[in-house]
Amino acid sequence: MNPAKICIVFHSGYGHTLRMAQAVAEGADAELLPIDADGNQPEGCWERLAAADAIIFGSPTYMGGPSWQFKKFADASSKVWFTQGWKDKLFAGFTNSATMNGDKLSTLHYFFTLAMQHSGLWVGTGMMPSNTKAAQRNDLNYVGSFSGAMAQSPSDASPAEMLPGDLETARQFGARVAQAARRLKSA
Ligand SMILES: Cc1cc2nc3c(=O)[nH]c(=O)nc-3n(C[C@H](O)[C@H](O)[C@H](O)COP(=O)(O)O)c2cc1C
Repeated sequence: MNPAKICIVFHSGYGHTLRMAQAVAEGADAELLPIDADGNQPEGCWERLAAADAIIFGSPTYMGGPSWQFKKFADASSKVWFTQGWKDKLFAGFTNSATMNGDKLSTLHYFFTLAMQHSGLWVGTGMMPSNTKAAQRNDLNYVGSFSGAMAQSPSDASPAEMLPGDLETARQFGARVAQAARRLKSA
């Protein structure tokens, strides 16, 4: 059993980031807290986040940043910020977009800044990129991110067509956050 509580708070417009969130959750043994199309959180979300040892943020990259629905959640978290209620929790983030680059790093940087405003501790992928001549698209961390997990889904691909390598990268990223949370909890 995982003694650390991990929550994934994320938005997905069309289901791709949802699949990624499910892969991260599988690796982290985490609870999914989906933000809906109106930018609202599920019942009990704030209580669950308050009790979490680690919070993982997720959003598609839309126009070079997180979706407005995620930003609505982030702005609402200012209430927690006033009391620094999430201080010293672990934070991490993931994103998915259509283009290989697509400015995904801007989304991860936004998540990082949000985590820092909450005085958290950031966990990256800790995964070497697959970037040799022999590299294959389904290798682990083919998209090549240290800051957080990235996936790329072609604009005409359904969520069911998301690449297994990106989903496995997301799963292993989740496992790393869980391992870090366990270590911190037992320290
Ligand atoms: C409003 C909007 C803006 C987008 N902006 C970007 C972008 O900046 N970079 C990119 O690579 N893809 C962009 N895309 C493509 C999405 O990131 C991609 O379709 C992604 O898989 C959607 O994830 P979702 O199914 O979880 O909503 C955009 C899509 C939409 C609808």
